[in-house]
Amino acid sequence: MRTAYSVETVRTAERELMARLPEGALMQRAAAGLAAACADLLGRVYGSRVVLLVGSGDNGGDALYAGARLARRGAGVSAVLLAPERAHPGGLAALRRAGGGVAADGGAAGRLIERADLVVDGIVGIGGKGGLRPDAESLARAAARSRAAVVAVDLPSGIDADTGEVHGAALPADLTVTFGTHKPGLLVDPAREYAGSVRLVDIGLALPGDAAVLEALQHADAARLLPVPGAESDKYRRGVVGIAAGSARYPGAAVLAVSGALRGGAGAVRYVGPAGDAVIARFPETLVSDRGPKRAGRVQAWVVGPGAGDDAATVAEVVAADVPVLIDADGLRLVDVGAVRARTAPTLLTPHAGEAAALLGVSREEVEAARLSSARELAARYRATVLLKGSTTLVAAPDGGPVRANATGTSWLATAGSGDVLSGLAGSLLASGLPARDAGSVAAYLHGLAGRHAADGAPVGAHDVAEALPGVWRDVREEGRAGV
Ligand SMILES: NC(=O)C1=CN([C@@H]2O[C@H](COP(=O)(O)OP(=O)(O)OC[C@H]3O[C@@H](n4cnc5c(N)ncnc54)[C@H](OP(=O)(O)O)[C@@H]3O)[C@@H](O)[C@H]2O)[C@@H](O)CC1
Ligand SMILES: Nc1ncnc2c1ncn2[C@@H]1O[C@H](COP(=O)(O)OP(=O)(O)O)[C@@H](O)[C@H]1O
Ligand SMILES: [K+]
Repeated sequence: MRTAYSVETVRTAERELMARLPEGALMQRAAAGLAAACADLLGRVYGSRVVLLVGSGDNGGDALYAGARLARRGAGVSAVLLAPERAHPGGLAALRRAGGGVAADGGAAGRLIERADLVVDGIVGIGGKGGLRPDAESLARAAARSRAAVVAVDLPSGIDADTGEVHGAALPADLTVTFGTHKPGLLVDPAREYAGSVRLVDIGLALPGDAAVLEALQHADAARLLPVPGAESDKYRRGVVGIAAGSARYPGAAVLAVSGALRGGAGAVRYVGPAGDAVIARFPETLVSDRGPKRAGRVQAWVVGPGAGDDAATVAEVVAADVPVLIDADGLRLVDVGAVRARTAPTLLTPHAGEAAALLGVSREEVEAARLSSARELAARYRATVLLKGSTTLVAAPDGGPVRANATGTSWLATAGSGDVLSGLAGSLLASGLPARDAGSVAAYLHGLAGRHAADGAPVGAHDVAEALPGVWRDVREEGRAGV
């Protein structure tokens, strides 16, 4: 599991560790990890041209000490100091001793950046507030124009470490070298996009497990959660998932939700609604009923909403059931918030940003700019687990606890019906007994990987994603066991 901690928790752990170490030791650990990552990226350090963008805090100190290490290995290293009188004195002295220089003025800085192989962004780290200031912004623009690779120190400068929000300008990186732990902003869009790939350097921080604010599953975590039938299993013990979806206008949504549900671990899929013929034609193994959710027979979890049109009565009937319920798409528009809050069995809501915006009474852009707080706010309002879809999918539970972030997906998943496959898959995992947070996050994890495998760089339809699920499930189990 990758975990992310708030700046406040990082600061506390940092203070405790610093009290036990000689002065400066922590920054040396950070700088050593940073220099090693830069060297790996450069391939050949000797003769390379490196520019350090140095702010007035310790983030700049890390950059200066790492620059000194690269200079000792033969790189030509120049520092651009944003506030020369406040630049880290020890770091600056180390750089000078190692043969590094300092840009004389803005013009020189621009020319250095233009010719650089590598720009190290040490403008600001966890001490940052708001977007970049104008002087930093012009350096960021120069770095973006140059062909140099950009390595961010701890965080891309300008992003909000705790929320993943970006208020103003920020400097996009190819690689972010972060210290001690991930920060939430590295795992949540829009900030995540600025980070490029992320390398975590262990500097010995001791972080309390229960204080994590964000988690991201990895193969081993997903593998542990995947339901696997035992010798004594039968189809009912594995769980039956009910799908109340589709309409005369949108029969395909029913077919796609069933396609996800059949690949999600439940022993049987029951379909209720007007698209029974279309479902049976494609998936003859589905148990089809036209008698409404209440009289369809027992299920261990329901999915309601994909392609449901205006069928509010079915949504209300499903929400009244005393089993876990996943509400998606039209169901989110039709459902009564009071009825959801009154439920005692788990509820999982799966909106995309537009649907979440409608539920919160804000614009889509506002949700996209503040994904973490939007997911948490919705979870609190509906007293339900919320899976907010998008480039990073977030799963927030109503009782607080770490939000799960998923980044296995690909933008090829932005194709009609792929959300229906996800809802069937997550519903199936709910039926097999996973708690809502696990069902949602494992479903997003597998669905994202299936999107990647199916697309492999080319457009795909939602049914391709569903068909890729068994292969992905297999890979996750095998690689998870192998500790990948
Ligand atoms: N935690 C750990 O365990 C370890 C932490 N380490 C490192 O320390 C870093 C934190 O250092 P830090 O506390 O000195 O703050 P930092 O990020 O350099 O920023 C403060 C300065 O930035 C300025 N500034 C603010 N906002 C700005 C903006 N938008 N745009 C431009 N400038 C802005 C602000 O200026 P002021 O507001 O005072 O004018 C202030 O001077 C951390 O990220 C990691 O790299 C490692 O060395 C070892 C282990
Ligand atoms: N840019 C993107 N990157 C990664 N995944 C995406 C992106 N855009 C959409 N997705 C994923 O694709 C699916 C789309 O679901 P949804 O918006 O409900 O579509 P539909 O209603 O057509 O089924 C979600 O799982 C979402 O997370
Ligand atoms: K930085």
